[in-house]
Amino acid sequence: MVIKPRVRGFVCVTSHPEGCAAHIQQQIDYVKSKGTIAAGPKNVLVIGSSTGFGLASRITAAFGAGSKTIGVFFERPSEEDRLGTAGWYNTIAFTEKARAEGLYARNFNGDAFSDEIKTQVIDAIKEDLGSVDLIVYSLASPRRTHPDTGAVHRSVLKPVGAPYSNRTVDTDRGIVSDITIEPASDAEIADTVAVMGGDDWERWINALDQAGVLADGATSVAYSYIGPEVTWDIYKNGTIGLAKIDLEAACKRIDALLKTKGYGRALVSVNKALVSQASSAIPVVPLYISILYKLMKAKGTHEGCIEQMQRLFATQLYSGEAATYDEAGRVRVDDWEMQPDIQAAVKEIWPQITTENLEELTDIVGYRAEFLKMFGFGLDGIDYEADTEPNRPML
Ligand SMILES: NC(=O)c1ccc[n+]([C@@H]2O[C@H](COP(=O)([O-])OP(=O)(O)OC[C@H]3O[C@@H](n4cnc5c(N)ncnc54)[C@H](O)[C@@H]3O)[C@@H](O)[C@H]2O)c1
Repeated sequence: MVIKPRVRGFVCVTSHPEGCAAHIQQQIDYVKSKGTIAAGPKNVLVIGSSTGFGLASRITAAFGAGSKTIGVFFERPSEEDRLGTAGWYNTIAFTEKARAEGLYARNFNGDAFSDEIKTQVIDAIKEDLGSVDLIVYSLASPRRTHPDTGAVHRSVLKPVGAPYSNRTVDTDRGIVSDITIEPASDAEIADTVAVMGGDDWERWINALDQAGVLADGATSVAYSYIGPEVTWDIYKNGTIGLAKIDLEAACKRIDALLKTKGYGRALVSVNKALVSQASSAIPVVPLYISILYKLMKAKGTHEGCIEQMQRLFATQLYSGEAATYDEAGRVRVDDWEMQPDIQAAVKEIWPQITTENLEELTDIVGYRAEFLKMFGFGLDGIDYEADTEPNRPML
């Protein structure tokens, strides 16, 4: 099959196995170029390991610290003449490359919110590793089937309390327009918190604890975002922001639990705004990211998922020294994004953006390239005219 990108709104419905493998290799090469993380974790569980920050965390742990990794993800498998999702191919490529270097890697494709997957993963830890000393929680999901009630909660990206109007961009067509988003109902807020809040993270840690597979001194980390005022109504103060407040509250309880186990710790890392399958679905944010990328590239401070996660592990989680926390007890690797000169420039450019000057004032071209790369397109050295086998078995 010759595989070409087919973009539908904010998703690309095709993905390229060799391209995804090349993308994985680029990330591995980057992590290796930064040297060994000597005090790194040994046995790592990554929940949400197939794309974005979770994938970058898994690559950093494996190729930066020689960690054994278990990955949990929810991807569409490939079939005869039918493509799998990018995360499917990413995981196959990661696993091949990890095992080629003698690194343990085991995968679970299924619903991380379910009790069933938790049990399967715990059994695997017991069988193969004994315990885990790092648990990365990096799920981004539009829905959750509650394991106790069977209710399906759907997350929404909406403001809270009042409608929100701002400029947004159709990243595929390059059209800038104004949108107004009506505020979420109380039920929508509760549903979003149920999906993207901290309940499931806490359930994972409690299940691991009760099974006796948390190593002494274990660390657990989850990811959050704050961003600039221009996005607050839709992000920080919106439904997703309320879910992140719930995540931070869970973090405090998980931290207290882990502290009783050989001085472990739980933390929330606030990461940079990045092109990901999750962020491309948020209104307004892709326009902000396009401006941000232009400014940060010009300043030489631009990072992608892998640079962010390598920096998080090497300078905060496993530097051999205490992590640096902000006033709310969070680790910040969004620090370069939030630098005052960058944010002042965003503020100045924001009201000037139109469809006509989009390419000149923003890095929409870089945004699109980054977006396609997530699906394995636009990678050097890949022949996109060549026939390729879509059906690849999970390893
Ligand atoms: N992208 C950003 O700009 C940004 C910035 C800061 C923080 N974050 C946070 O980082 C975290 C990860 O986001 P991302 O952008 O890397 O997302 P992503 O969409 O790239 O990755 C989500 C992962 O979750 C997995 N997943 C989704 N539902 C699942 C389920 N039911 N069971 C098992 N696995 C499931 C997917 O397979 C994938 O591995 C989120 O908490 C997000 O809020 C993102």
